[in-house]
Amino acid sequence: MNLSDIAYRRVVVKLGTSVLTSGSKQLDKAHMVELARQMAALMKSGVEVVLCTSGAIAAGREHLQYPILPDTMANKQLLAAVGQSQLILAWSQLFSIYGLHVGQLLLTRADLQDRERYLNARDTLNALLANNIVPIINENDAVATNEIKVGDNDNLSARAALLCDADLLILLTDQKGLFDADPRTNPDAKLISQVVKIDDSLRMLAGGSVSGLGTGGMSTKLEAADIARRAGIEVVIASGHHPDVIKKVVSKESVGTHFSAIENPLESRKQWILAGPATQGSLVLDAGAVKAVTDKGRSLLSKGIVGVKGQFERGATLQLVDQQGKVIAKGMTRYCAQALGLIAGKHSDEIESVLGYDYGDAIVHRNDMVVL
Ligand SMILES: Nc1ncnc2c1ncn2[C@@H]1O[C@H](COP(=O)(O)OP(=O)(O)O)[C@@H](O)[C@H]1O
Ligand SMILES: N[C@@H](CCC(=O)OP(=O)(O)O)C(=O)O
Repeated sequence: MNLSDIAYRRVVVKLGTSVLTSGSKQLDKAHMVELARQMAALMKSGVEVVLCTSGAIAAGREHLQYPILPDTMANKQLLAAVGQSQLILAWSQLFSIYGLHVGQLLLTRADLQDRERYLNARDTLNALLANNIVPIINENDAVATNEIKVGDNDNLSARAALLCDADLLILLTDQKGLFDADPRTNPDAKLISQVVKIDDSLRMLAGGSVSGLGTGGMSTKLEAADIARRAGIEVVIASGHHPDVIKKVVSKESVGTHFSAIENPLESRKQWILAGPATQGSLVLDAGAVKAVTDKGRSLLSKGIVGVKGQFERGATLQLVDQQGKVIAKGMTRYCAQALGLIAGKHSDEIESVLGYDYGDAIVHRNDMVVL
C-alpha cells in the first residue's frame, strides 16, 4: 500500500464476534491472523490503527469448554473475565508475527464520562500509537454493570474513534454492509452502498442481532455511525471476510456501506455530550419549545417544559423529547429534577421567586445541547 494513495491518518477497526468466530462457537485464529496482517500492512504504510475487538465472551465459553451457565450478568462477567485474557493473548501472538506489539485498554462508559479519565485514556492511546503499538480496546465487561457500561462494541468503537480523533471508523461484521432489510430473513434484501442521512426510516431497516453471537445487530452500528459522522469521522460497515477488506476500504474502493462525515462537525464539548454520559432523565417539550430548539437553535426555557421524567441532579445529561415521545435533542440541565418539577411551565422571571435561587433562564443552554 502506498501512503500517498490513502486519505486517512488514523483508523479505528471494530471486529464483531461474528467476524472473529466466522459464525462458529470459537475464535477463528486463521481468520484473525489474516485481519492482523491487513492491519499491520496499513500501519506499515503510515496509517495509525486502533483495534476495537469483541469476542471476550465467546473466547471465555470456548476456553471453559462451553459450560452450561444460567444467563445472568455475573456469568457473562465470568465468561468475559476468562475470555478477555485469551483474546488479548491471541491478538498479541498474531500481531507479533508482523513484528508489532499490542497494548490493552478495557473501558466502560464511566471512563468516558469522567473528563479526567477520558483524558487519561486519550493520553494512553496517543502514547501507544506514537510508539507504533496497536491499541486494542474492548469493554471492561468483567466490571461493567448495566449502569456503567456502554453495552455494545459498535457504540464503544465510535466513542474510541472520537477519543483518539480518528478520521475513519470501519465496522466489520458478518454481512456485506447495511441492507434494506435483514438479509438473514430477507433473501431479496439489497445492499445500501451510500448513506448521507441517518433518519428514522433508515433506523427502521436496521434490526437486532439474531445470530446469538453478536450484540445489537445493525441498529447499534447505525447508532455508532451517527455518533462518529457527527464528529466528522467517515464510517464504513463491511464484511470482515471480504478479501483485503481493510485495504479496500482505506483505498476508497466501493465496498460495504459508506457513511459520509458531516461537513461541519460538532465542537468537542458537544461530541462529548453526545457520546459520553448516559442520559439520566428526560424533559417533555411543548410544540413551541421544540421549534425553538430544533429550528431556531435556542436554549430551552422553563416555559416550554410540560413534563419532567427521572431523578437527576444539576449537570445531568437529559433527553429532550416532544409530546409524541420523539427524542429531539440531548443536553445538560442547569437545574435538578426536583427544581424543574416546580418551575416547568413557568416564565423565566418566576424562577427565583419559586426556588429562592436562580441559575439563569436557560434550563438547557444551547451550548450544552446537541440537536438530533
Ligand atoms: N438491515 C440489516 N442489514 C444487515 N444486517 C442486518 C440488518 N438488520 C439486522 N441485521 C443483522 O445484524 C447482524 C450483525 O450484527 P451482530 O450479530 O451484532 O454482529 P457483530 O458481532 O458483527 O456486531 C447480521 O448478522 C444481520 O442478521
Ligand atoms: N464486549 C463483548 C462484545 C460486545 C459486542 O458488542 O459484541 P459484537 O456485537 O459481537 O461486537 C465481548 O467481548 O464479548
